[in-house]
Amino acid sequence: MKNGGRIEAAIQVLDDILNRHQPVKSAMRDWGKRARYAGAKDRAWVSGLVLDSLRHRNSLAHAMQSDAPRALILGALRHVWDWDLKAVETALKDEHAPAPLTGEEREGLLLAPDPTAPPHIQGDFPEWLTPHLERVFGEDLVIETQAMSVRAPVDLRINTLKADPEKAGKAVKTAGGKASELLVNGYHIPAPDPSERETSLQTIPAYSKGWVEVQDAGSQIAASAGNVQPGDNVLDYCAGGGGKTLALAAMLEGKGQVFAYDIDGRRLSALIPRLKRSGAHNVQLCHPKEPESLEVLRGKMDLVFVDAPCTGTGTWRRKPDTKWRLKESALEKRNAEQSEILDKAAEFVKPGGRLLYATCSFLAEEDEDQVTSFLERNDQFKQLDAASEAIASGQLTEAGAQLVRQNQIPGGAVRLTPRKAGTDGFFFAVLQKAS
Ligand SMILES: C[S@@+](CC[C@H](N)C(=O)[O-])C[C@H]1O[C@@H](n2cnc3c(N)ncnc32)[C@H](O)[C@@H]1O
Repeated sequence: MKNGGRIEAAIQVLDDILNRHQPVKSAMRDWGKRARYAGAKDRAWVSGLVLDSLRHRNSLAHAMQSDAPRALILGALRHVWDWDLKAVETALKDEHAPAPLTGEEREGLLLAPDPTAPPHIQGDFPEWLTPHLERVFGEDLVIETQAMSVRAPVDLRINTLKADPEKAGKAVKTAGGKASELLVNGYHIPAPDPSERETSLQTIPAYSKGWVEVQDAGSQIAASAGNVQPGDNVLDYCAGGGGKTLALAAMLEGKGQVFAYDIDGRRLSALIPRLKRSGAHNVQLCHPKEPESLEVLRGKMDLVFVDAPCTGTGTWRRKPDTKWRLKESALEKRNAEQSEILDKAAEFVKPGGRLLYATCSFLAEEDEDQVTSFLERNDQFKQLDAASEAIASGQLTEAGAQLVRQNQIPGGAVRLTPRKAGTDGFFFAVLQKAS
């Protein structure tokens, strides 16, 4: 396809997302069905442009004086992909391209970013979140949120249950990966340039052999703070797709047990093929339809890992549409769930055992506020230094250890952000039950 046709396609897809409230994946799939002539490169180009326009929606709408899909897509070409005006005009002459630029559009494309615009415009987030984000980031609000509007890298965890890190590392290098600066068993593939295709990891043999897992470095660091030792009994209370379950199982080196529970049985079933691929033999699923499988664990766990349901603000780089869908009522709902889950999960911790609370959100209401009110309700628990727990796991490099120390917040929890850590936004706190 020529660029003009791809631009028209991106406008249509963005229209489906913004005006017909379709999720990105299904809007792209529907366009793919209509455009059988489009190849893999065209699809990557179109979805890359759509996602970049969503990442920068407020600042593009401000420059273009319009929030219409056409304005956002044309704005993204100039202001995110760095095309010059001539390149945009040339593409709009292609067959199947949208109409030529209007005078106002030309002006919007020539405007520089506005440093006087309010934070939600410069930092591209919904305005209602301003006081919540100011509370966490203070004067750094704009630079922190701007770092959430860029493309994310791909991080990998070498599965030490199956692979020799050196051999797996060599295989990963063929996909453009380099050793992680933060994690002993991590590899890192930098984000591609705009319009470039992302590396498809599923096609590399090391992936199908189960030697590597795709897992954000922030998520790997949060898992390391569980500081589990071979022989431990671990309950992953919100196991979902199993990212943390698999990381914890690898740390146990086949000794001890991981019990994986989730209120959503379908999510738990999706973990079965991942478990097979990973070679983890000491993971047991506690299905919500068989509550007795969970009941017997009460008061017996060395570690209960709560990777709580949250607003997911920490993943905005990967799912930019979610930031525009987030409503205040969803934050309130998540907060109520988080308190309830923490109280329930705590009952499974043995005397002297630990409870790890993690979210992929940087909102204080979901993070330190939850920990503070849990500790007020449960006086047998005290907060540990989460950075020390992560370091003691042996999973972090020296730079990773320094990073968690630098990102500790008062009380002992750790908050990682794309700006400070180059990871997704993650929060984790470790609480210990009195013996
Ligand atoms: C952040 S996701 C977990 C991600 C997962 N740990 C991973 O690393 O891939 C949160 C999970 O909590 C589950 N959940 C929500 N409410 C729950 C509850 N009351 N009890 C247990 N799990 C719950 C959701 O179904 C969801 O799978």
